[in-house]
Amino acid sequence: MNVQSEAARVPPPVLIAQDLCKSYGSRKALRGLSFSLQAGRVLGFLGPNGAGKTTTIRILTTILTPSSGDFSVDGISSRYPEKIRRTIGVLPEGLGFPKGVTAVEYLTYFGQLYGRSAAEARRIGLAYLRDMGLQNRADAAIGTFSRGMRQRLGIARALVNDPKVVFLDEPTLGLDPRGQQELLSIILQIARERNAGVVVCSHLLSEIEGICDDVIIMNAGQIVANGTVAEVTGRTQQNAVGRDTIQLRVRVPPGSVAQAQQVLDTLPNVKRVIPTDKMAGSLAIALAGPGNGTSSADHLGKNRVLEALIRAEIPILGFEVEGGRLQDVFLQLTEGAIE
Ligand SMILES: Nc1ncnc2c1ncn2[C@@H]1O[C@H](COP(=O)(O)OP(=O)(O)OP(=O)(O)O)[C@@H](O)[C@H]1O
Repeated sequence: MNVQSEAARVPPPVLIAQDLCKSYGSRKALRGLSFSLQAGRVLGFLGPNGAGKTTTIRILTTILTPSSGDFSVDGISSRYPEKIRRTIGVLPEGLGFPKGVTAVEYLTYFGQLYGRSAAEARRIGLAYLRDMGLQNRADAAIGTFSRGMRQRLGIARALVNDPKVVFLDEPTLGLDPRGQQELLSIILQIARERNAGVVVCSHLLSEIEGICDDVIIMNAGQIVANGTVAEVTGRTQQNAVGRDTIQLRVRVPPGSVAQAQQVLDTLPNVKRVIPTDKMAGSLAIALAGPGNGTSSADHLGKNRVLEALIRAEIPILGFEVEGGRLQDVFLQLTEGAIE
């Protein structure tokens, strides 16, 4: 397989941002943002308050113009915002709805805005309501909808023009755990079944971690991490503890902490064991290893720790690779963030 035909099989990204900058007066909100997203993938867009997420999303959805830089959606340049608007779908945070209108009337209206006949817009609206699990509420007034139902209706609205890229701002905010779960699987479906690129802004890192393929972490107007979730968490773990160390957290019954320390101290790949909270039975363990978090040597090293504890018949109540979670990476990379 030559390089050219290999490259020909990878379609161009559906969203490309190049060196986007935005200033509000003398305040630089974005300082040169470049990234891309492939169709069918979910991108988590993260950052502390004031990092520049809203500004970026507003630019990409053509509400704001950048001070410099450009972007494209499905090959359409940002020089043509009208055309871009026809290829994107947006669920803004805190979207308001007309209370007296029914769900299907609402979607029919938006379908017509995109040039469909009333009958066609209604047919498609009903299909989207079915996809969102709202088929039984099609003729109910939106005012009677729960927050989770309104969010699903908002997503249906964002899909009426069959967009290539969908932007979802805090889609699960204020939803109960079941509502959150349902919405997350809807987001995955949008990417996988409709082959759209999906950008999700959220502060709930554990849910982002569960559904995102890629992640961007912003801080003070710049991208500080960009890659697949595994790449971002793995790379940062390496930076945190050094190339040759893996950091683990293990929890055992408080009465077994001393014994666990003794057992682990004898293992050749263990550099040090520190009981961090004797009352809770927590131990921090530094392991020697390649430390990229994904090699088989790394995995074996972690297994040895578990194996030694199991052989000594010490109950393992918790086991975690430090720095291996998005939450750890986020905190590490956005340390000292203002606002
Ligand atoms: N209209 C505006 N005028 C002046 N400064 C602004 C304006 N909008 C945003 N900013 C500033 O630009 C920076 C980025 O703001 P932005 O709202 O994009 O951040 P964010 O990451 O979305 O934050 P949050 O998570 O709080 O929504 C902040 O310093 C903010 O104060």
